[in-house]
Amino acid sequence: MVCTAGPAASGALSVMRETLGMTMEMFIHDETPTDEVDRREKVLSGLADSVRDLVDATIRSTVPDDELAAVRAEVAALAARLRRQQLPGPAGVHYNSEGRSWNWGNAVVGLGNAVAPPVEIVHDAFGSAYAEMTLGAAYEGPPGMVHGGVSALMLDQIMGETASGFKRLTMTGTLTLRYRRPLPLGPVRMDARIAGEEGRKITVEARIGVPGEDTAVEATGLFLIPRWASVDETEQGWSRSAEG
Ligand SMILES: CCCCCCCC/C=C\CCCCCCCC(=O)SCCNC(=O)CCNC(=O)[C@H](O)C(C)(C)COP(=O)(O)OP(=O)(O)OC[C@H]1O[C@@H](n2cnc3c(N)ncnc32)[C@H](O)[C@@H]1OP(=O)(O)O
Repeated sequence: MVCTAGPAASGALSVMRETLGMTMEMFIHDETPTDEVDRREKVLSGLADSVRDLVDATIRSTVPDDELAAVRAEVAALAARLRRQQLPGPAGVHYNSEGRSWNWGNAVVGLGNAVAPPVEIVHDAFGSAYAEMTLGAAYEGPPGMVHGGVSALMLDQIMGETASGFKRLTMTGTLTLRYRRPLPLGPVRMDARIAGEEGRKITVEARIGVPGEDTAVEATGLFLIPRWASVDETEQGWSRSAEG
């Protein structure tokens, strides 16, 4: 199941706009029809996949210096082509009235972001979520191991989505991590669940590790519904839709 934002969020969104100005303008009500969004997403994510491969190939390449320089010139020419038409700023979070949302620039799940693995997070109806992905050479910290900040980044995303449930806006207040053992680069799995709720405070617990092996990093987070976003839940309409 993939979570998406629904149309009735506009009331809450206008609260955000009034409160945070430009920052929350990043939640964009965008009436691009879903089929057009799907088509664009497919093409853009294909390009991002190739750029991701380019990042990995760059890190690991051992070709001679003159070949590196030649590739650099070609890559610069490609970037110039993409810059012929650009957004004025980051990609933001978009949603349409059909309940489709897209956040192609997100650092963890953004399908248009070659810096993101990207992670596909699967949510259940009971406040739990998991994700399986492969973290390659671009995410290295200690030799051959996942960077501790990358683990924190991945966990923050799955925990934030779990706290939000796509029905309310939550922000990370406090994130506590215990690095129990090094996490090798390669296939990893994350799990998260809501451990408690009290007013605007949602506690989430999560872990990341090699699939089927002991936890490498465990996390507890306090996620807050900001005072300014704390509106009547019945006015909120961020919904989930099954997309496979
Ligand atoms: C409506 C529908 C819309 C739905 C939209 C859904 C979209 C979903 C999409 C996708 C899911 C999300 C996926 C994203 C994942 C990534 C998450 C991130 O990386 S978030 C970026 C990093 N975090 C920040 O930048 C926060 C910066 N801090 C703040 O903005 C504020 O400090 C905030 C909101 C955290 C708190 O501000 P206050 O004004 O609401 O808080 P006060 O009213 O003062 O406190 C309330 C209670 O909370 C405690 N508190 C406040 N801040 C705390 C903190 N940082 N840690 C622990 N406790 C804190 C206080 O002591 C107080 O507790 P007492 O009621 O007295 O017991």
